[in-house]
Amino acid sequence: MPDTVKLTQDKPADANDGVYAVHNQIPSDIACVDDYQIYAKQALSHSSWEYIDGGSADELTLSRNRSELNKIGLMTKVLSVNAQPNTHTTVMGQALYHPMLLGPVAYQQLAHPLGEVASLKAASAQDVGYVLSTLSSISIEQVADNSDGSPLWFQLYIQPNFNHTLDLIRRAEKAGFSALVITVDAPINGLRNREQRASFRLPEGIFAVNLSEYVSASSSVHGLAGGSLADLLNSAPTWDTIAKIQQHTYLPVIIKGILSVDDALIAKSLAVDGIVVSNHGGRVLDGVPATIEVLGDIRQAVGPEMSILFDSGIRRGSDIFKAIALGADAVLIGRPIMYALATAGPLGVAHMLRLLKDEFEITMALCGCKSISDITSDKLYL
Ligand SMILES: Cc1cc2nc3c(=O)[nH]c(=O)nc-3n(C[C@H](O)[C@H](O)[C@H](O)COP(=O)(O)O)c2cc1C
Ligand SMILES: CCCCCCC(=O)C(=O)O
Repeated sequence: MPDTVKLTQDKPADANDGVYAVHNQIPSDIACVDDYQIYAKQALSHSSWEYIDGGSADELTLSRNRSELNKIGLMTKVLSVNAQPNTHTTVMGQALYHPMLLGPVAYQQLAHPLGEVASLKAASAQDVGYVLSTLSSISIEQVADNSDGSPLWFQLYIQPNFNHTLDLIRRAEKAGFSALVITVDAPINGLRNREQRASFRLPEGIFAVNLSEYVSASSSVHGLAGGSLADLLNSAPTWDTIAKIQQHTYLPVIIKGILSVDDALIAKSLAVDGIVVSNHGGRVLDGVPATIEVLGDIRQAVGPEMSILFDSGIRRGSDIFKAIALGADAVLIGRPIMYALATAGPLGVAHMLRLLKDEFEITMALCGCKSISDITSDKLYL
């Protein structure tokens, strides 16, 4: 960890806005990602907690993401691995030391004053790739300045004005990002009842800085252009918008938020470089299936060549193993970034990633997998 980063900042006695990590070191009773969730609830303000931790409506999909992963068993293979498993892989030609990246998560200064710079530095320290949200609280350029060569991708929320979308893409290209992850599953916000009950508003000073030239970024909860449902839907992107973007960038394009075979096949027909099988962590349309339920069919439909990333519900190294066994090339981590940032800043994120890496390697070894290509569905107990 470069020493230019102060690892954590103490929470002032009178602070209750949840923007300071409370621990200067990793609490000794944190042994897994879920333990970070418990600490984060104490560290964050109630409304930030509800925004970060919550899902949409009755949270059926949020809990289904976990319960369906938990239903999948593993099968041991004994006496077959006697060296540390090799976790190296490539996605769209980009080398990953581990089949995981930190996913795009907005407004990370809600959890720590160093926000996205803190999580990026932690990811780099653990040789883990990073996806920056359009709605980051620190700018594209400033985050990129802190990159040290691990894969750095930009998540794009398509803007109502296409010139603004193009400007974001140019900025990401110029700053050195190496892929564009276009999120398509949230043209409008989900019914976030927990946020509503807690009257969640972005605190003063935290806003979608990348959009401030285009809209009054602090004027709405999410920094996207405000407006009625009709206004938002009238400017919602379509597959034609994706095709148009492909003509305007040299970056590989990944579509985030695919749940059905039909949509995966449309993405394939457009020759996009990859998809993320995602339900946005159960934060948009409640009632859709868990991502692990649809992953296998999507892989079978698109064939072995297309890059598939996976997210929603990853909390254990064994979850990463299950996703790969069912067809993912790598996974994205969502809420755990914020849980770990809120608990212990960049140190917490680095530790959280270390826990996942260790769990993943242990799972590989005990299931008889020496390398990523050994992780196949016959290693699962279904
Ligand atoms: C607080 C928060 C903010 C998020 N912001 C974005 C975002 O800006 N762009 C995006 O594509 N996904 C966003 N997501 C969704 C994540 O990228 C990811 O799909 C989801 O969190 C995965 O589920 P998990 O939290 O169970 O790991 C956000 C998720 C959370 C929890
Ligand atoms: C209209 C969609 C707003 C999404 C805001 C950020 C995000 O993706 C999330 O909170 O989830």
